[in-house]
Amino acid sequence: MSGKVTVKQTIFQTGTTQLAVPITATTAQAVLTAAQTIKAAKPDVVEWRLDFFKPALTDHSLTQATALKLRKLLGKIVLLTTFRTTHEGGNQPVSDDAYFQLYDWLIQNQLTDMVDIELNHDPNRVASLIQSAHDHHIVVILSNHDFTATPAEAELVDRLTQMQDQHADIGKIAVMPQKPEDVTTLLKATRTASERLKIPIITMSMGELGKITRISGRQTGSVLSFATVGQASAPGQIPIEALRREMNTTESKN
Ligand SMILES: O=C1C[C@@](O)(C(=O)O)C[C@@H](O)[C@@H]1O
Repeated sequence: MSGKVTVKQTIFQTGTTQLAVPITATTAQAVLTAAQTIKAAKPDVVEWRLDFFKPALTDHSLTQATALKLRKLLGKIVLLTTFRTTHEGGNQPVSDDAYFQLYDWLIQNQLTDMVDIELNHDPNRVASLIQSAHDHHIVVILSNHDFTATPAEAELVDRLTQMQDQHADIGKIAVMPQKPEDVTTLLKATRTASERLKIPIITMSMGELGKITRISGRQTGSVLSFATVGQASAPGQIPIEALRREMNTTESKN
């Protein structure tokens, strides 16, 4: 049975699903405007998708000023910061060196509560980034995305296990279904991994076909679901109000 991770007042634990809303704005002003609107919808987590933010790799002082304003504005809402690489569905290219430098800088300056780091990088560099995040009391999600296919159940469980072995606080996997059976595969892997691992996990099957996996986390073992207020950051995300309705419906019928 997986453990529990607490960030501010938000608890990530199997059997509960918290809600995250991404910010996909490209400029500082638009990030803060989006954050105001998102805050009103009261998500548990706001994910700042830095790969959408144009100055992320070139203007550290603007990124820092925006992060500080964002944290202040969000108050008790957890800030998760993510730079998604283009291999895994991201929005601007980044070299491996720039990727690690950016995360290192974010962590050293304590500009976030949580970071999303991709599993598929040099394991030694990932390990030292995780160590540094932990030294700075920042919670680490290790993640993996496949925008074209859904690997077999054993492979999905194996990747989540690798995340635990690498000392992630939470493991996350997002995959694309090509047929309904792929959605079942993801759900089964979620169940198996959430029972077997010590860390909480986040899973989703993307696109229209996978929408059910964004609603069923409480029952199947995924601790966070990404919803929209405005623009989506991945296919299949559901508007937060609709997602809340669906999750409550599912819960009250059980
Ligand atoms: O990893 C994830 C999950 C996600 O890809 C989704 O499918 O909801 C959305 C991303 O913003 C986030 O970083």
